Amino acid sequence: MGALDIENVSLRFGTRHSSQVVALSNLHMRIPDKQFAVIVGPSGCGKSSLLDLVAGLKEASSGECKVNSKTVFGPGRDRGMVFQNYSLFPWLSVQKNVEFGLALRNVAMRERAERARHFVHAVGLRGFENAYPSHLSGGMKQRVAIARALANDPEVLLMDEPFGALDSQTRAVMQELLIDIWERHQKTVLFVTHDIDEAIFLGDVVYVMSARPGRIIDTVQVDLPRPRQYDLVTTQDFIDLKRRIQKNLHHEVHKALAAAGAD
Ligand SMILES: Nc1ncnc2c1ncn2[C@@H]1O[C@H](COP(=O)(O)OP(=O)(O)OP(=O)(O)O)[C@@H](O)[C@H]1O
Repeated sequence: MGALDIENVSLRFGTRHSSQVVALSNLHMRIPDKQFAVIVGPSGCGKSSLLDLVAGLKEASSGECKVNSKTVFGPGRDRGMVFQNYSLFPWLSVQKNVEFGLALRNVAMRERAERARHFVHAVGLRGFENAYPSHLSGGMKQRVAIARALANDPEVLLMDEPFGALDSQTRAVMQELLIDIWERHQKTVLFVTHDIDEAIFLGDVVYVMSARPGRIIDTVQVDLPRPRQYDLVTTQDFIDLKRRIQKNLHHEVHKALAAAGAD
């Protein structure tokens, strides 16, 4: 089970005496168990901050995040995080990177080796168990990061622009891989992206955020059939969803740019 509740969450940076940045304002979201939810929004609207709050890496100024009705007070193994910059340990092999969280939890050596190997294979890296991150391409590093998150068997997977640094071909392959893994492992996913095609292709629902302070201004249900193939992007239903998201987002990006100019 991995239902996620974000209840009236606000996040301010700075003290009362210095100038404050209001990153998020009274944000409310309910993501049911096993849903693939995607967030799009203009740069600086608070998307990463929201993921950090759910991950327990930041503390809300007011409101709370809950996983299965339990309030988040810090990081926990019920949530796994995948970042754009991979954040692998360069001194550890692929296998040891994936085993890392299991070792921290004192999972027996043989079990963690088997579990890590299973997920290394699941992300298509069979044969690379002993390679080091510096010898891997960006797409391969991100596969390791996904395997590492899954090996801990989290209930919720938090993904912050995980494919943002990849070229478009690798990105498409990674999207298909992620969908395949998600269909097999049935996790709740909260995924942040700038790419509207990616958002619609992956998501059950796409939340569009406003310019800072971030709020949800549109909730777009993506009722496109699964499993999804890449030719979906040329269908009228896909194009209609894209047009709706683009229209809202375009307006917010202009607002964000105007605010940045005024800062
Ligand atoms: N530690 C901090 N102190 C002050 N302001 C901060 C801090 N961290 C983030 N901010 C501000 O809060 C806002 C939200 O930042 P966040 O990184 O969450 O946005 P984002 O939507 O993920 O941006 P991007 O899409 O560019 O990655 C931004 O305006 C940012 O400048």
